[in-house]
Amino acid sequence: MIPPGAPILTADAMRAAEEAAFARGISQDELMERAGAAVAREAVRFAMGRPVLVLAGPGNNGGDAYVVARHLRQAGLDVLVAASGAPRHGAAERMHARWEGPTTSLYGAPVRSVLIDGLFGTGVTRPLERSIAAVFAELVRGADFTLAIDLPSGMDTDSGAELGAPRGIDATIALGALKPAHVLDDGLSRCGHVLLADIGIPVETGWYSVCRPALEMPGPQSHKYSRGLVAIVEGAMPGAGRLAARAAMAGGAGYVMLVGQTPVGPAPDALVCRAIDDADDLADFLAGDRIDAVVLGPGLGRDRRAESFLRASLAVDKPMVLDGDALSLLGTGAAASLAAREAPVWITPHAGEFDRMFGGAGSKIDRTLEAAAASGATVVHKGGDTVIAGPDGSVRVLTGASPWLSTAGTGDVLAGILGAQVGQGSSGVDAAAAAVWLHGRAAQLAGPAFFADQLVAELPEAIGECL
Ligand SMILES: NC(=O)C1=CN([C@@H]2O[C@H](COP(=O)(O)OP(=O)(O)OC[C@H]3O[C@@H](n4cnc5c(N)ncnc54)[C@H](O)[C@@H]3O)[C@@H](O)[C@H]2O)[C@@H](O)CC1
Ligand SMILES: Nc1ncnc2c1ncn2[C@@H]1O[C@H](COP(=O)(O)OP(=O)(O)O)[C@@H](O)[C@H]1O
Ligand SMILES: [K+]
Repeated sequence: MIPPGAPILTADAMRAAEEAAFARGISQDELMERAGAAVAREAVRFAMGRPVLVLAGPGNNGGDAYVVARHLRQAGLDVLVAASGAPRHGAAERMHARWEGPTTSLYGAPVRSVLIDGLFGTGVTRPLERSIAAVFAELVRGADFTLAIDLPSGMDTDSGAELGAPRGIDATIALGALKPAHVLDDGLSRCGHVLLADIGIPVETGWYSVCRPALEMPGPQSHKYSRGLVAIVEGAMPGAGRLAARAAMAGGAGYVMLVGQTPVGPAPDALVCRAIDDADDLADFLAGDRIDAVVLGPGLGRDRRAESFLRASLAVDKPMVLDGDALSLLGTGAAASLAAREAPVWITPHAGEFDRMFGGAGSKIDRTLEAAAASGATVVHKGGDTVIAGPDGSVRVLTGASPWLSTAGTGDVLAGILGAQVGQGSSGVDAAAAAVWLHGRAAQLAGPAFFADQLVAELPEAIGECL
């Protein structure tokens, strides 16, 4: 669980925000006092009178740790600081000087019930020394409760890559803003519960964690065409297209049409099916005035017919959601094909599809942003963490979705929900974030061991929570 709707800053962006705060007259000491006080407020609650060991490193994270230690001691707790080297400059040095309680070396520090980790934060530039990582892991293992200041010590701020941080930390208090490490799978798996403390640093960013969307009720003037007509193009695996269509219907679209070969098997009676077998006919149909959004790819297949349907659809100037087989067909040419389009496009690749289309190096956020910039599409890069990026540099991240979503067909459902959002006029990363939230909430409501059809059944309740 990460705080929803919260800003996300890289280490560099956080430093820049801190500089901006200094320029406004806030001192470094003041920021560190606020950070330490915010962490101490939570730590007092968690400690419940038990003895506390505070780990303090040589940088500003250590500076925060000395402030926390001071507050906890003032609150009457038995506090011992274990230092990995005293801070030598600036505010951290001054906070160290103000610590009047007992201090010991990190090496040989005793296990205590409550552990506060202030060894390193966003300043980590290389893997922790093995000896530090080993002692730290041992102290975490022995503690009943561990709270990390800003970040668990030993992870890359911008990717969450592990640089020595152990598992077993119970909670992390992000200072000022979330960092990518708090929201990407690799980092979050070592953070425990993530809390966010506002320390009064003004934050300007286009990167946020996904939050519950505000959706609109239909009004007295609404009719089926005003609430979005979504065309779902089906193909070789008709079940996938039907699943996307049902998700678009339950996702609030006014009218959903399933287009393609004569649909076989059970479909809701309210689903309008249109048999089209020729690519030119498909293009004419999709270009029709009433169609607000097109979803193409779930179960499309990868044969020549699928290829011709994809090419014909891409030439149509309509908002479009591309998923599954459409993405495989685009392959390495995806960026060029999509950049040539005028109308907005959303693509919803899982990791395998994404790597085939874009490859790239760096954090999941960086790679997704690069793909969005190269293709002009809003990219919904799925997985345990879903990163959404727009060509304007906006980012939304959802982490902590139910792992039960890792079952066939749930991606088709997401494509349908997104089609409904787009058909109703939602745009850019907001449309994608709304769809990803509804999908994740439906999975929570479905509980364990659901299958994709059951996700569709939970959508009305998830939508009800957003009205
Ligand atoms: N940026 C902000 O807005 C604020 C930051 N604060 C704190 O400042 C922290 C960042 O402080 P710093 O930039 O001083 O960085 P850190 O305290 O995270 O660590 C920096 C020190 O660790 C050394 N170091 C880096 N990697 C190492 C490794 N693998 N092994 C051993 N030593 C290593 C560096 O050479 C440096 O001496 C934040 O995480 C947060 O806790 C707070 O004081 C409040 C405001
Ligand atoms: N371990 C997981 N934890 C949370 N969400 C997951 C996990 N695995 C997959 N998902 C989500 O489930 C959906 C799966 O989509 P996809 O891989 O396209 O499946 P399919 O093509 O079978 O429908 C995506 O929304 C993805 O984010
Ligand atoms: K830390």
